[in-house]
Amino acid sequence: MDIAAIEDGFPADRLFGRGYSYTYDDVIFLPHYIDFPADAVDLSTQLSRNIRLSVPCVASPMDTVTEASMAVSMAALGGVGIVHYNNTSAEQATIIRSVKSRRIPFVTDPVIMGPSDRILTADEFGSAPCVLVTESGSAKSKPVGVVWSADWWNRTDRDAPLSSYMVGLAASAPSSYDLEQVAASLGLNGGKCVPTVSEELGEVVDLVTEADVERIRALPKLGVPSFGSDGRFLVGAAMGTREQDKERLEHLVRAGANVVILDSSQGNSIYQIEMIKYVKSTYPDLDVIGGNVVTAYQAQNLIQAGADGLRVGMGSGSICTTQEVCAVGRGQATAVYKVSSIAQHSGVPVIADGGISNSGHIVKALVLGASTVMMGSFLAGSTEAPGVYEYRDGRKVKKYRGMGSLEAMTKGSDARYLGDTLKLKIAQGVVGAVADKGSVLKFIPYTMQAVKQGFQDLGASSLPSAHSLLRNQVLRLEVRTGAAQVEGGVHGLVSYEKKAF
Ligand SMILES: NC(=O)C1=CN([C@@H]2O[C@H](COP(=O)(O)OP(=O)(O)OC[C@H]3O[C@@H](n4cnc5c(N)ncnc54)[C@H](O)[C@@H]3O)[C@@H](O)[C@H]2O)C=CC1
Ligand SMILES: O=c1[nH]c(=O)c2[nH+]cn([C@@H]3O[C@H](COP(=O)(O)O)[C@@H](O)[C@H]3O)c2[nH]1
Ligand SMILES: [K+]
Repeated sequence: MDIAAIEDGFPADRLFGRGYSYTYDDVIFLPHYIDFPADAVDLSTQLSRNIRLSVPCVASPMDTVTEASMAVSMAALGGVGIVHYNNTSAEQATIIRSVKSRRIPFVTDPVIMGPSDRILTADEFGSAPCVLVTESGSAKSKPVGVVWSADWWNRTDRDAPLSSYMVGLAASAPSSYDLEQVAASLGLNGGKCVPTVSEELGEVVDLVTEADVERIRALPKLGVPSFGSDGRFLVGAAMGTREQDKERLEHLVRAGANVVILDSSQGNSIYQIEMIKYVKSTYPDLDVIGGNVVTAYQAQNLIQAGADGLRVGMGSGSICTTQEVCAVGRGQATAVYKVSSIAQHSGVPVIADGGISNSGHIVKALVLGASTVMMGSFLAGSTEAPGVYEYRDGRKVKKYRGMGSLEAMTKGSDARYLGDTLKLKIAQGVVGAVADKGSVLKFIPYTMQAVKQGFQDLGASSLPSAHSLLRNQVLRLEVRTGAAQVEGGVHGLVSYEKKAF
């Protein structure tokens, strides 16, 4: 039947043109027509003009979200991590190099000691099952053995030098090996573990155990990994718009960053426009993503300056207080739709940044025009997020904080705000904690499967297909009243357990 004849719901341009600032929970898509299986949905996408991803997920440049471990796992999944810049440029470059030196989907951070060292307390193992022994006791020398914590516990003379009871290592594997290649090298050392070594950096990178290999093999299939033109894991870096950020940029490029994001709450500034032009004229082959923006006008200015991608969201983040403090921002569904509507004319991909707390939000962001979603809190409680787990009121949590929180600004003041030390600092974010979520290597594939099911309900088999169905007014939306939102959630039960997978 002719779809126009059964007019129902609102096309996006009418819904978002009514003077309301809507966010994801305010709106709901009406289902369309299914003529393909959910597994046929292709979520591959563009991060920026020249960077393709197989999974539309980006880890936010926040110091409680993205360092090497997160960036490696996101790239292995087919997404990307953007390394934060609340550190010195040398520290940020070291993180980028660490990502570039790996090919397995995780970071092991081995405890390394020398042959004459002694282990005096179990704490020295940290959370690792063993200690790696190298000739000089540093990462920059030849691995010679391992000491398993069980062996250490079983000894009567636990303070003996490690050389007297370590298990010798016959071989190591190049850190450019993928997991199956590393797994094959395990046999050379009796099957229990193998160090990986970067020939370029001349140092030990990881210590992979049999248990690591089994853990990864038991995971759902990861996406097609994201690689840069250098053939290494893709990784991005955040930077600012100050004069000293030009020097930072040089460090980042030398370390191998594949894309930079100019990190600001209000990107439509003379500082950012000049920095975009500087980046493009200095490194024409490097994609630069501008933002944040929430209006068509802001977007247009950054596109004209040469931005290869736009980051959208102001005040929508879980830790953000910008709308409260500054009275400026926009509901995230409206912001994503409005900016995407402009950016698509120039072929500039949009990142929907902030406010993602479930797979439904990801579907909404992508269908409303974004090419990727950037997440902070959704990834912050994972094993790959920086920081250690703590217990609060019996719950296992990790710290998560806004980059505009006083605590983050104080930490970064030397590196980021040189010369600003006399100014009054006003927080635009909070410090908090999020619950343990396990590994992103597990929950992102499940989340992507849920997103595919959402796309299937809408009859959209890919992101470009969803965008064109929305633009052509085939996909329809409605605003949900408060009661409809309650109805859309779990309700009326005395108790329940919510387990998605
Ligand atoms: N997405 C969001 O809603 C928000 C995000 N944030 C996050 O907090 C962090 C800090 O954000 P912002 O404070 O917006 O960072 P920012 O670096 O853009 O701005 C800090 C201050 O420096 C000024 N500035 C920047 N470049 C300059 C230059 N070359 N010369 C003189 N002044 C210059 C800006 O105008 C602003 O007053 C970022 O990580 C950002 O992502 C903060 C608030 C909201
Ligand atoms: O107003 C803000 N004050 C802050 O201190 C702050 N820190 C991060 N961000 C932004 O929030 C995004 C992450 O949001 P979610 O946790 O909701 O994913 C991030 O990706 C940022 O865009 C901030 N916004
Ligand atoms: K907020």
